[in-house]
Amino acid sequence: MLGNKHKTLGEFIIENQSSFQYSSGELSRLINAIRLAAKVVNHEVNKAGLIDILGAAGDTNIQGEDQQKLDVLANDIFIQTLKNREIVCGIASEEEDDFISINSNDEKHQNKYVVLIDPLDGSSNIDVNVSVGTIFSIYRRVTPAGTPVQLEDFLQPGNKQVAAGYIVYGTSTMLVYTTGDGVNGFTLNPALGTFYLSHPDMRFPENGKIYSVNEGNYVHFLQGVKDYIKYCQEEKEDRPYTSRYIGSLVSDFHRNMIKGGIYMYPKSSVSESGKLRLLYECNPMAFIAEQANGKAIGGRTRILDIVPTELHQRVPFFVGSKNMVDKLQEFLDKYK
Ligand SMILES: O=P(O)(O)OC[C@H]1O[C@](O)(COP(=O)(O)O)[C@@H](O)[C@@H]1O
Ligand SMILES: [Mg+2]
Ligand SMILES: [Mg+2]
Repeated sequence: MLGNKHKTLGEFIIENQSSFQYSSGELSRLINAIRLAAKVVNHEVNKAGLIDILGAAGDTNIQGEDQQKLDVLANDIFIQTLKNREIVCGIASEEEDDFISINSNDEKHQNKYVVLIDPLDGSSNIDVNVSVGTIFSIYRRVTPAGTPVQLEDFLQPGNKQVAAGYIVYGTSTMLVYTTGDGVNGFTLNPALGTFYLSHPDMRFPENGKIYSVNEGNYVHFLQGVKDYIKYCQEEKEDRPYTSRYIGSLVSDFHRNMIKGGIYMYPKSSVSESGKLRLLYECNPMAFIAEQANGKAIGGRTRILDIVPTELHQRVPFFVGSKNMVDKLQEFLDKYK
C-alpha cells in the first residue's frame, strides 16, 4: 500500500526547506497551504456530478471565457485557503480580473510571496470526466514588505520564480512541484488524505515519440509548425510519432514528461498570441520542464526570459523533450 515506505509531502517539505536559498519556513507553509487546497478541490472534482457543480457558472472571465462552476469553486477554495493562512501578500488568478492584495497595509504583515494560479486547468474537460488540473507559480515580491503589492510584483519574468507546480486530478491525484532543485511528484492516498512521494526526481526523456497539438487548428498554423507536424507524421526513422491530445495542458504535459513528448499551442491566424496565459500556465510549466531536463519556448524566445507586460497575456507555447523542442525550433527558424 502506498504509505509507510514512501516519504510524505509534509516530510519532504520540511527536509528540503534547508536546501532552499531563502528558507525561513514561509515557503514551506505556503506549499502546505496549496497541498490543503488541492485536497479540498480534489474532493469536489471527484463528486462533481453528484453535487451540481458541472456546467457553466453563467459568468465570463476577463478573457471572455465562460467560467465553469468548478473554475469558480476551485478559485474560491485556493484564494480562501491562502487568505485564511495569511501566507501571501498577493494572488493573481485566471478567474480574477485583477490581482488581489492581502493585508498589505499592515506593518506587521511582512509576507513576501505572491502566487499566480490557474485554479482549474482543462475546463473544457470538466463535464466529460476527463482529467483536469490546477497550476501555480510563486514569486518573492519586488516591492517592500508591509506595503500594498503592486502589478510589478506579478509581472516578473519566469526565471524569477521561486517555486511552481501543478496538481492533476486524474486516475490518481498527483501534486508535482519544483523549488528550483529538481522536480518531484506526490500521489494522494485518498483513504489517508496524504500525499506520498511516488515520483522522485522526474525528468523528461531527451527524446520522445508523442506530439500533442489541437490539429483542428492546423490550417491556421504558421508554416514552420505545419512542417514540424508533417515531420512527426512522416514514415521515417523512429517516426511517425503518436498523436495524443487530452485538451488539458496539465495532463498532456504530465504524460509527455513521463513518456517523452512535446506539447504545442502555437499562435495561429485566428489567435495572434496563441491561447495559453504566460503568467499562470506557461511560466510555471516552463520552470518545471527546465528543472526536469526539458525545454520550453515561445517561438524564438525561452519562455522563462519573456518579460511580462499584462496579467492575462497569452503567448505561443511549445514545451517538452529537449531534442523534440530543438527540432521544432529548426523548422520555425526556417521561416525567420
Ligand atoms: O480546446 P483547445 O483550444 O485545444 O485548448 C485546450 C487548452 O486550453 C486549456 O484548457 C486552457 O486552460 P483553462 O482550461 O485553464 O482555460 C488548456 O488546459 C488546454 O491545453
Ligand atoms: Mg489553463
Ligand atoms: Mg483554468
